[in-house]
Amino acid sequence: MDTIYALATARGKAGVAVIRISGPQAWFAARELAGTLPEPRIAGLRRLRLAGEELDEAVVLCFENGASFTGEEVAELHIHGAIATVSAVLRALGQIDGLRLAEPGEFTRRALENERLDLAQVEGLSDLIEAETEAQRKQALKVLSGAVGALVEDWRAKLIRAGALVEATIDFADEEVPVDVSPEVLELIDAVTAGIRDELRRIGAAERIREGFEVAIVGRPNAGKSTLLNALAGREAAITSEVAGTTRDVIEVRMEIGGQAVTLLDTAGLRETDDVVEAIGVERALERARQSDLRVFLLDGEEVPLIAPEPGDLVVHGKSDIAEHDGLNVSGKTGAGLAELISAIEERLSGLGEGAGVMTRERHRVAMQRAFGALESARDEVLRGSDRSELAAESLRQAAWALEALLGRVDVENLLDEIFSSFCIGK
Ligand SMILES: Nc1nc2c(ncn2[C@@H]2O[C@H](COP(=O)(O)OP(=O)(O)OP(=O)(O)O)[C@@H](O)[C@H]2O)c(=O)[nH]1
Ligand SMILES: [K+]
Ligand SMILES: [Mg+2]
Repeated sequence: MDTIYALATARGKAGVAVIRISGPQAWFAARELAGTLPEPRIAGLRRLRLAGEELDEAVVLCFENGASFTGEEVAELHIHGAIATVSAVLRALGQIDGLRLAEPGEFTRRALENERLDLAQVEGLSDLIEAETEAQRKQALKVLSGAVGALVEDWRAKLIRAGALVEATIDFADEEVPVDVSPEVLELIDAVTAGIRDELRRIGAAERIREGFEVAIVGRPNAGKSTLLNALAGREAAITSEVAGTTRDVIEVRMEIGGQAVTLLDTAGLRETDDVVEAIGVERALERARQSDLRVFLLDGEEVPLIAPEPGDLVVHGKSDIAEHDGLNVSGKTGAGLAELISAIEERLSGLGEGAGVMTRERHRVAMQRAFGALESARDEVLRGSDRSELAAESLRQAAWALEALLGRVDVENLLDEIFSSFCIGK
């Protein structure tokens, strides 16, 4: 096993930069530079030198084999975060025999191989590094701390118990089975099936938290949609004018509302039109509005939108500086009512995000669907009687296998490259 090293903190000037070394030679390499090492897990101040050349003054931190992030022997050099200092120390490490620069995600990959993290936790770590909003941070931390593993372990234990009960009846197939195990087996299968069904239902909300919610502003031409988008975004993202039909393309602005990642969409004013280009814009507006998680209908006076708001959509009266109506009133021009609008959006989104469980991505959905299908077969076989026990046992094994794959315990190789492609060097 190679000993690998890399800068673990971001590139560029900083107060402190951390270089991580992991593998059988990690302490040896750190000792080459630092002379002596502090006790494991105790920080020690050391001068780093190589071949008589002074490199930096650093805090050195060592972790024992089996008690580190990667599961291997690890040393961390906390050095001054100058670009030249980082380069000098990395260069010095490269001169030590048996050391090489880590590949992207390689530290985490070793943590997975050494079972310090399961595959879902690796995904959680990747999400945590990417997290930009409070909701994303909390969700990623929950996954990183092993919430998926805990849930799956519970399901797996039930399936193993069910499998053992079914297997016990196989030998009795031709005779009278002493006790009928099927009620308990069915109960176990149903408990897991219900748990999976529930998580499948909640995965959409978790995906929205990860990827962000789409909120579309829709309404008639000149209602003031683009002016409102600019006011919410705090910049002139969209062109506004007194000409009806100004906006044609869908304009996207990424922002955070109430701790949630949101893509706010400005769309073409909805009306019947003979203008070919505007008509394409109206088509796009309708399409994106349909796909959005939330629609904000901006009304101007007594106008009626081309499509009707649905339950859950927000209806807002614009240009409140000219006239006010019953309900929520805003003015993109003066900023009046914007805070209320943001709270209303926030409330809707927190409602949509509330249902999130611990499964967060398509890979989890696929694995759960596979397990779900196998459990349905197992249930059928159990109901058909004890002479079908072998088939029931096989289906239960398949369900358990699908759940193990979710944690990366089996069938993992083909997934790793894709998952680690989002990691960079030093992670
Ligand atoms: N008084 C007042 N005028 C506004 C307000 N918001 C927009 N306007 C004016 O209304 C006109 C249309 O504004 P836009 O923001 O371009 O309207 P839009 O809905 O994006 O229009 P289209 O893209 O053509 O569908 C412009 O002249 C704006 O200055 C507002 O809150 N108060
Ligand atoms: K306009
Ligand atoms: Mg517009």
